[in-house]
Order: sequence, then structure tokens, then C-alpha cells
Amino acid sequence: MRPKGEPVQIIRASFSQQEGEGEEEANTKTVFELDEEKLEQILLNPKIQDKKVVVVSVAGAFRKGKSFLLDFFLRYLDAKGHPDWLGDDESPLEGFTWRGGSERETTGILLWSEPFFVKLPRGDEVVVLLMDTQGAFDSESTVRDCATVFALSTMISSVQVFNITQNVQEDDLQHLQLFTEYGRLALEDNDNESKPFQFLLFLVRDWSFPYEAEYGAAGGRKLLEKRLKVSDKQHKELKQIREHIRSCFENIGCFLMPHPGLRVATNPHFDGKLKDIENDFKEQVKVLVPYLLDESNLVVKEINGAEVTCRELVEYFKAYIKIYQGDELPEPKSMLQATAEANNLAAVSSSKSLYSRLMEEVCGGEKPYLHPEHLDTEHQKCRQKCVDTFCSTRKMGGSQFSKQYQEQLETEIDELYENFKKHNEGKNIFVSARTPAVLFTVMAIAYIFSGVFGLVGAESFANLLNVILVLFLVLLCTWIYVRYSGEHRGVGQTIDQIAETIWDKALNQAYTQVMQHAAKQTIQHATRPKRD
Ligand SMILES: Nc1nc2c(ncn2[C@@H]2O[C@H](COP(=O)(O)OP(=O)(O)OP(=O)(O)O)[C@@H](O)[C@H]2O)c(=O)[nH]1
Ligand SMILES: [Mg+2]
Repeated sequence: MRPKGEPVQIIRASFSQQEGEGEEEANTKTVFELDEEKLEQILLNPKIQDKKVVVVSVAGAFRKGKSFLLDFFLRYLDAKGHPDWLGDDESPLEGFTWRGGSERETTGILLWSEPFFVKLPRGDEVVVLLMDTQGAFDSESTVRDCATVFALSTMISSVQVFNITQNVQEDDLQHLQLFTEYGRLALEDNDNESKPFQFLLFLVRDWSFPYEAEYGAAGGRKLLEKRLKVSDKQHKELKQIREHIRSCFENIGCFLMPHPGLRVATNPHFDGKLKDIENDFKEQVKVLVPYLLDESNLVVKEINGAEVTCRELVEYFKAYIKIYQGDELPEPKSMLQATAEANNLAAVSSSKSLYSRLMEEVCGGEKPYLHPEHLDTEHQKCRQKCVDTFCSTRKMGGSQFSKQYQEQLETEIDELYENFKKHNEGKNIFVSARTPAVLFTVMAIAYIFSGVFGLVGAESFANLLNVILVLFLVLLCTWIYVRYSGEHRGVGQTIDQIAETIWDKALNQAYTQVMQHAAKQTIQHATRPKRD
């Protein structure tokens, strides 16, 4: 008996070609697109659009029986509380497409087209939506793709079934942490008090140790308590993962499922008939499905504490997908890539501090002024030494990967050198004495010329020069005060600028012109034919 309706792909993955730096670096990026029309057809159906919604999603690694399990959920909801909902032995399992084999089946995110209505014990009728997702870690998806699918389905659903096999392993927890963080980041809700997601169920498939923890929710609870336990003796990293997971979900459960039997797992002709499935498995399916979907266990979707209707969910879908289409979220990295990056950055940082240390010895605070050419030679020596140290430090990721970090190191060293250069210049007594020297020169010139103009009777010129003399005297006194007291440094800088402009525009030019003129005279004199 096929349930009414069909799976509808509302989020599909498409590939877009991205420009790289070189031709060989051009790569494809998966873009997740929302099929708004299909989504609206389902959720804006007048019969359901204003009803509160329960979204049950199943996510996890690929080829682990997610779609297969969802078809049992469909049977249960379709039977509307009938005790024999599991059906007869001969009907094949249909609904969300599932199949055997090692290649991935589901892509993107799918919803079941027909809504299921359930009356809650509190009185109102809600709509239950089932969501199937693309399996993570297939060979065609990047870490970003897997994180996006998992994060999106976690953000949209009120119940996230995290489908894993055989045990709750540390790598499952690490992936869960990465993926949920990717979701939490997108929500931009930095208030760490409230938990962003509702119910997470670790669903352990093929549990083979019922003698340690029995199948079902009670055994699951036992296992989960052990796996998510936080103790003082634990390493910080393990503690952090567990605290992170707990901080993301209001409620966390675990359910242990038995193996469905070899016919299910290995027979290519198995079509989902109940008669081919082990009894243990069927028994636990009969417990698991009501555990999630019974009217008293349904979890209505809430966002920021308010229950969400189907119509509102459409808007959330649109908003969330936009976040993942944009570039504002950081790129989640594979473990090796992230470690290689950290290694390289650490090597850059220690080489940089070596450069600073070496240069401090050459031209640090206490050291006297060094001729710029000499400083440059020292800089080249230290720079080479640091780049060599960087290259010889053991780093993950290979030499090609570390090339960009070497370039980064070189630019950062050059920036540091600019600072050392400025510092060294500051120690040049002639440079630091330039401002008072210029001010004093202007005053001297004004004094002499005012005397000359006084003598020839040009009183108004003489007076003007006296005013300039007083003005520069004031500037000189102010400059000395600023230097001495360290206050009003802006005023001091302005006076420095005035002095520098006068030096560049007038004195320096006059000096060069005088020198050039003198040189010309000397040459003319030397080349003039001698008269006997
Ligand atoms: N070992 C084992 N196999 C199962 C279980 N449930 C289903 N299978 C088999 O696993 C295979 C894959 O099932 P699917 O439902 O297509 O798996 P999926 O996780 O949706 O796979 P993708 O869509 O590729 O991500 C089928 O051959 C099922 O018969 C289970 O609990 N244990
Ligand atoms: Mg599937």
C-alpha cells in the first residue's frame, strides 16, 4: 500500500563554475537552490497554511537507511493511528526513494507532498511534514555541502534524527558539532542562553550490543549518558564538544535499533517486504515510530520561542537558504585543511617574532641610529633567516599549500621593517632637530631682512618680517612645550608638518639650487680656455 503523495525535491544542489587564480584552480562550487514554487504548493495549501507545523527530518551519512526509515514514518502517519499500521508481509516499502548499493541516492532536501494532520492532546490540529536529506560524506560533496544540508535541515526541523551506525563515536560527535555550529552561526543569535534547536535523536542503526544496553530509547539513554558525560578529568577538547552539543538542543535522545537482517542489507532484490526483515527490527520500528510521531510526542516547530505555521515556515526556508547561498559564512574546512592552516599560521607567527627579535638586536630601542643602507642589509639578512626558518619548520599540507603562507610572512616582515625604519629615522638627531632648525632659520632670516629693510627705510616690510619673527617664535615655543610635556600632540604634528613643508618647498630647494649653481660655476670655471 503506497501512501498518498510523493517526495518533492524542494532544495536541489546545482554546480556553478568558480573562477580560480590560475586555470587549473578554477573549481566547481555547489549552490543549493530552493524550489519556491514547489515549496509553496505544499505549504501554502489553504488547508494547512495557517496550521502549526511539526517537521521531522532524518540526516546523517549516506547509504545508511535514512530514506528507508522515513517510509515507515509515512506508513504510520498514513494509517492515522491504526494499530496495524506496519502493514502486511507482502507489500513493498514505498515512499521516499531508497535502494541498495554503494552509490548515493538522495540529493538535496525533500519533503513529502501530502500533509498529515494530527490532533494534539492540547486540542489543536497540527501538520506533520517529513523531510529526507542528502547523505553526508559521499565522494561528490565537500565539507561545506554536507554542513549546509545538515545545518539547513536542523534549522528547519523541530525533530532532527541523526542517523548513525553501530555506535555513538567521537567522530560522529565532532561532525555533529561542526554541522550544528554552522547552523547556529547562520542564525546570528548570539544570545548563548537560549538553545537554537529543539529535539535531536541519535538513532544508532545496527546496534550489536543489546547485552550492554537494550534496544530502544531506554538503552539509548544509557549509551548517551556515557557518551555525553562531562567530567573534570576529561580533556578540554572532549568537554567542549559535549557542552556544545548540549547547548544547541533543548532535548537530546538516543534510540538503539537492531540490524534488519542480511536480506535487507545485502540482497539486491530486496524491495522492502516486511517478511524479509528481521523480527527484532520490526519490533523496534513499532516502538521508534510512535516514539517520534505519536500525538503526545510530537514537537511543534518553534523559532525564538514562538510556534511556527506552515505559511511562516516558507519565509524561514527562503531566509535560511539565502544565508547559505551568500559568502558571509566562513568556509567549513576538512580536519586536515584546518590543521594545516593552523600549522602554517603558527609557523608564520613564530618566524615573525624571530624577525622582530633579531631586528631589535640590530636597531632596538636602546641602539643608536644606524645608516639606512646598513639597516637594509641587516633587514635582508634577518628576513632570509626567518623565511628559511619558516620553510624548515614541519607543517602539514605540503609545500604548495605553505607557499601562500610564506608570501604572507614576507609581506608581514616587510611591514615590520617599515616600522623599524621609521623608528631608526627617529633616532637621527638631524631629522628630529629639523623642526626647530627650520623655525629658527626662518626667524634668523626674518630678523636679518627686517634689519636690512629698516636700514633702507622700508618700514612696512620690516614690520611684516617682525610679525613673522614673533609668529615663528611662538611656534617654536609651542613645539618645545609639546615635546617636553607630551600633551597636545596634534598641535606638535601640525608644526612638524609646517616645518617639513617649508623645508621641502623652500629651504631644501634653495639649498639645492645654490649647490647646483655653485657646481655649475665651478665646472664653467674649470672648462674656460686659459688665456696666456
Ligand atoms: N545495515 C542496515 N541496512 C539498512 C538499514 N535500513 C536500511 N538498510 C539498507 O540500506 C540501504 C540504503 O538505504 P537508503 O534508505 O537508500 O539509504 P540512505 O541513507 O537514504 O542513502 P542516501 O540517500 O544515499 O543518503 C538499503 O539497501 C536498505 O535496505 C539498517 O538499519 N541497517
Ligand atoms: Mg536517501
